[in-house]
Amino acid sequence: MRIIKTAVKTFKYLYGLRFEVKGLENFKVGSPCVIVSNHQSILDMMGLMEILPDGCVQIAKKELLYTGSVGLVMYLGGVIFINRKSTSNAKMVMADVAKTMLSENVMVWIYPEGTRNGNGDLLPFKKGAFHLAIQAQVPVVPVVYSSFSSFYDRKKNLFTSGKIRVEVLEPIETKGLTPEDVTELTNRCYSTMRETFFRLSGLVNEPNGSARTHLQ
Ligand SMILES: CCCCCCCCCCCCCCCC(=O)SCCNC(=O)CCNC(=O)[C@H](O)C(C)(C)COP(=O)(O)OP(=O)(O)OC[C@H]1O[C@@H](n2cnc3c(N)ncnc32)[C@H](O)[C@@H]1OP(=O)(O)O
Ligand SMILES: CCCCCCCC/C=C\CCCCCCCC(=O)OC[C@@H](O)COP(=O)(O)O
Repeated sequence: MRIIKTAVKTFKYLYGLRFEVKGLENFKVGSPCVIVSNHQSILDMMGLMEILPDGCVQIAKKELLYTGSVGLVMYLGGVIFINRKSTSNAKMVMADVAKTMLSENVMVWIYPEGTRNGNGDLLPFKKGAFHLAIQAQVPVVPVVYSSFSSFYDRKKNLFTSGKIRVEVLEPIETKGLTPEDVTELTNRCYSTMRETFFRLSGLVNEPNGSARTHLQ
């Protein structure tokens, strides 16, 4: 993954992107943890590599394993593949991950929205990352990337250079939590990350839940 990280980090120069990072010290939990971040596009791979701590594996949809050499590189990089369409299968894989992360002292990076989302807001979170953290009794470390919409429009495939703000938030402890606490933990993480997303993106969080830029 170190090799991948170096390779992928160079893309930011190609795309004229700059990252402004805050809170890296929050990764120093001194033990395994589950890192959760918002997911906007393939460009997130650069954001991921920009701050990826050592000893951290990612959870990816298994379709990516069959994408030729990239799939092979991901496999060699230690990426864990899940079948999003089969909850029972995904649960089994994640239960194994809970054991492995403790025995091998690794962190796990998951995109709880479960899919790319360029709509300038966060999708409701899936619960797998939070079940995993509670099963392993390890902290959840939220990471938020500001909206790409100021420089990247997927529909028009428009791309200009830009700055991406990244913030690693305080770890959320799960010691003593049980599966009954998953929904509360998910919601707590969701609201903290959504608030941070709006702040970093210069968006106003409208009372009815929609978001608009200060400029409008
Ligand atoms: C130069 C070349 C370089 C090349 C190389 C570079 C890149 C090298 C880095 C690669 C990086 C890749 C990055 C890709 C990133 C993606 O591929 S993103 C898409 C894949 N990731 C995900 O989907 C993760 C998020 N999804 C989840 O965690 C979901 O919870 C799951 C586990 C998939 C299940 O999904 P679901 O069933 O659709 O939804 P969900 O509502 O969460 O669960 C349904 C029910 O099951 C329960 N449940 C869920 N999980 C569990 C569980 N583990 N235990 C018990 N119950 C559970 C829930 O509580 C819920 O029950 P209720 O509480 O409603 O009663
Ligand atoms: C503008 C496009 C090119 C930008 C290139 C930036 C650097 C990328 C470096 C290597 C490219 C290979 C990375 C393969 C991993 C792809 C991760 C990804 O974004 O998959 C989609 C998945 O999460 C969710 O799938 P859906 O949104 O549900 O379908």
